[in-house]
Amino acid sequence: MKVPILRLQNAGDMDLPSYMTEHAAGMDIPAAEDCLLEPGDIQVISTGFAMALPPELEAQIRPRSGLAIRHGITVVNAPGTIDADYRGEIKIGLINLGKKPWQIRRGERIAQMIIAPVCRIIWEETDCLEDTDRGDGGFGHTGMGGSA
Ligand SMILES: O=c1ccn([C@H]2C[C@H](O)[C@@H](COP(=O)(O)OP(=O)(O)OP(=O)(O)O)O2)c(=O)[nH]1
Ligand SMILES: [Mg+2]
Repeated sequence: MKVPILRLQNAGDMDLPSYMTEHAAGMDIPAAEDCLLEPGDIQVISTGFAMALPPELEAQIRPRSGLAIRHGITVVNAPGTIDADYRGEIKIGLINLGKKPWQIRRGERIAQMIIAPVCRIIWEETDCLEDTDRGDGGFGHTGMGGSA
């Protein structure tokens, strides 16, 4: 499926978000600006592009595992939600959960974007809900062990 993408002024000749392997689920997104993330910092980083998703799709901004697990650099609102009707610049909210400052350079791939289907519903208000085995048990209700 083709999706219109707009390169903004700050993107110049930067690479567009792209799939890095044949069956990658996410497109890696490069930063359009340098940014220094001190430990504990949250920064919103430009990507230099905007897009027009069709109404039946959303985009999710997720961390890159290597950055997150090795260095504590992760997406603070993961997964970030890009609505189909959003036409502004896609921005990436990063947080440094590590112990060292982390320098991001323009062009470095800082997060990934997954395109996903959207299901919208219509509420049907009711006085009672259909019974299930679980009922209202949650938050560890099924225990921690195996099935035995
Ligand atoms: O990581 C993100 C998350 C969101 N957005 C943009 C696209 C999205 O459509 C819009 C609103 O995001 P969201 O609904 O998550 O934020 P909100 O705090 O509810 O803002 P709003 O009141 O504008 O919906 O911000 C980004 O660029 N990056
Ligand atoms: Mg919102």
